[in-house]
Amino acid sequence: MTAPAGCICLQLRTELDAGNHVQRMRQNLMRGRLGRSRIGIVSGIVRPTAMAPHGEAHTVASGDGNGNFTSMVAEIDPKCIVPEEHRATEADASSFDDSVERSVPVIDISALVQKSSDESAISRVVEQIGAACKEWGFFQAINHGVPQELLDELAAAEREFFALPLEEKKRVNRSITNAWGYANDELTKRTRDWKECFDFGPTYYPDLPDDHESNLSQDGFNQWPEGRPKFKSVLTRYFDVMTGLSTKLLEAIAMSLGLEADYFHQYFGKKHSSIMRLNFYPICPDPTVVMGVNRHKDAGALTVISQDDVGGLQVLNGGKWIGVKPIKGAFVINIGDMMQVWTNDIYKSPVHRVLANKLSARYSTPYFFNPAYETFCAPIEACVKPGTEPAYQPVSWAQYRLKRYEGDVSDRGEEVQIAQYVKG
Ligand SMILES: O=C(O)CCC(=O)C(=O)O
Ligand SMILES: [Fe+2]
Repeated sequence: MTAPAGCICLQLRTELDAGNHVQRMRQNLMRGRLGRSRIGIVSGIVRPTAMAPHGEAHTVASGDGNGNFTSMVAEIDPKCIVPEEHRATEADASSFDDSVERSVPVIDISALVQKSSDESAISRVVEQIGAACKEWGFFQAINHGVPQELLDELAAAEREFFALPLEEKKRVNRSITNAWGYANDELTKRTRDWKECFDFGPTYYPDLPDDHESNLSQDGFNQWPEGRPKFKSVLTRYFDVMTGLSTKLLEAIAMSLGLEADYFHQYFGKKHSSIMRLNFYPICPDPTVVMGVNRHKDAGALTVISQDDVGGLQVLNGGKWIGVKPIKGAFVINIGDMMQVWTNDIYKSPVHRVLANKLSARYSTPYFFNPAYETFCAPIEACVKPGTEPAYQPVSWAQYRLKRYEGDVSDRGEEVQIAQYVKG
């Protein structure tokens, strides 16, 4: 399916924002289509010997679904080279082993998801979630009720997709005007990630075609690889399960702040703008100079990640990079920038990254639970200390997401960060 000439998002933005800043942003994005800047490489970096002389090619390995690769990575695009001060050192690259003294909390959430009648059991889960959000912004959830068979089906679908020939994946390539689909050139903090990904969002009216106007959001519309109905059905089923689980987690977070459980529901509902992403991190010839995903904070409310057993996801805590150890069947949860704003910094969106790996490819599946695009996020009154000012001005989620996507898809200068919304 081809994207209809980029007009749809413009039209939609016009409706949502009455031709204001966001529309101009979209137009800028479209202008930026003429080619990615090559100026982004910070001087003083060490160039890997494997770099292509022309410095442009990026050969991404394709898997056959069993961890074997149909092509090996031959070159590192200079755009992937992380500035020296943000690379993994030998010490922090090994921080996901058991010798680390502190680790991301693991929380049994069965009482929460089973709607236990034992209120004290629910309170204990809520308390642990609140403490984890405060100290880490991360936790792992076990006994979450999502069947292992669904996780296995998801893992198989993901491996099968990334094993497809590059031309086939490119048929559903995302673009400046449609954020949904395949990409192997995502930027994080102006550095190209060592990964391939596939993104999709909610289909508001599943009986209508994906590109029907009723199914469009500011992100565009879903694109699915042709002739692979199982891929779509497994992913959409998983998406719905993630929406349900995220809603419960958000209820726990609300309760941990002393709010009504359903406090955040008003911002989500049927028109939530969540994103599901399949990530494939190919084997990398030189993980000392590149990252699977460069350091970043997630933009939305919360993220629920399923990861395989390879490891490499790290969170910055107490000035140290700490690995999030893979636990079979567990979900890794982290909060995002909108939660930081709502809670007025009580829960901070954590900086995290994914290491590249020389020996094993890695697969992960984050589900980014995001509010509806009409949402303006502002500090919740109950989270602001009496007699003090809220730390943030209201943030238009639509604009924030759009600006972040601009940074993901093309190098147009500094990516938007939540610190820019601090009241000053
Ligand atoms: O691959 C992972 O475990 C996490 C990826 C991530 O942080 C992201 O896509 O925002
Ligand atoms: Fe992330």
